[in-house]
Amino acid sequence: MKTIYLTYPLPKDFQEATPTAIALGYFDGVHIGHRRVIQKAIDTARANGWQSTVLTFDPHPREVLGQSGYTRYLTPLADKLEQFEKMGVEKTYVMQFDIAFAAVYPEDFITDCLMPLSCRQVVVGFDYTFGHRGMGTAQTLQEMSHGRYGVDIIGPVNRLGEKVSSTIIREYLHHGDVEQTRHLLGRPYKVRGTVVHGDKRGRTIGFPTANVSVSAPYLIGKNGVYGVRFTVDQQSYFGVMNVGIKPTFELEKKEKSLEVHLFDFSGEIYGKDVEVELLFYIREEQKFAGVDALIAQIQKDVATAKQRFADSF
Ligand SMILES: Cc1cc2nc3c(=O)[nH]c(=O)nc-3n(C[C@H](O)[C@H](O)[C@H](O)COP(=O)(O)O)c2cc1C
Ligand SMILES: Nc1ncnc2c1ncn2[C@@H]1O[C@H](COP(=O)(O)OP(=O)(O)O)[C@@H](O)[C@H]1O
Repeated sequence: MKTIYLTYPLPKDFQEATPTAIALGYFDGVHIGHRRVIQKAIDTARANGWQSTVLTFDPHPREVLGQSGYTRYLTPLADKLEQFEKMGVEKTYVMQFDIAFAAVYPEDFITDCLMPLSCRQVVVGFDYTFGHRGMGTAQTLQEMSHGRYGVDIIGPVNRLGEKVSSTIIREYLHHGDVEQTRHLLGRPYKVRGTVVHGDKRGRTIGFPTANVSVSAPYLIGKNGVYGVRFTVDQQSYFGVMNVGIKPTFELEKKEKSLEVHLFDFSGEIYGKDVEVELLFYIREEQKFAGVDALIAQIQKDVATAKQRFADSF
């Protein structure tokens, strides 16, 4: 997949040579609702001999406009691009979202962006809005097309009677419900990072842990212990991950850490790039009276996790 970074306005002579079907959206999470929109663009492009493309934005409009809620992402840009590529999207345009772009009127967006991208079909979700104060809607795209492109509007994708949305997935993560998250994403929630040195306490208590420093601002949900799949050097292992501040040790730094104890593994992985998929939540992080109580609990966590892996993974 090709990725093209754009800023608004596009260069005067910018004109995409091949006609495109464009899935338009922010798409944080690339969840099952987003996938419908993107798949429609892929199918339309294939049927017509056009290029399948996504037009997305970075960073999130809320982050730029100073509204609360978006400094952390389900799929930071690199992960979003990975998901598009896996789906078979041929080209992604990443429009830099800044104050100037936020002020663009819908008709200007159409003339100055969609037209230079040779848009023949644009696909959006039914409640999509764009342009100055979100004035542009799916209907606006239709009204302003004047026969230049078609518009596909994808209806709501629901699960358990609720519209699938990035917001709802974020709430599930805040509650540690990575299993619901998995259903709504269509894949386990995954974070990427690098293994860094910790305090070397892990091995002394019999549970060495790979400390993962995340590579991008992921939304890490509820503190506590998770069952995870961990991938390093193309090899996957099951394990247990603690997310939190390790209250038992009353550390000066109250930073959230992610540490994974891997099953059936002994090796040196400092500095390696890794992926962690969050598969289920086991319990909340606790402050124990001493190290022995912590060790006893971790032994139970390991047993619980191994049972769950044996049952369903
Ligand atoms: C499965 C698991 C569960 C854990 N649960 C807790 C906990 O509830 N409370 C806590 O203070 N630390 C908990 N820890 C963190 C340990 O305190 C931590 O692994 C140890 O301090 C090693 O730190 P280090 O990697 O920086 O050396 C847990 C660790 C693991 C692997
Ligand atoms: N089963 C295992 N799970 C996690 N890390 C392991 C395991 N076996 C060996 N290691 C290695 O040991 C390191 C963790 O040891 P630990 O004493 O917890 O040190 P640190 O505090 O630096 O994480 C890991 O980063 C990894 O290189």
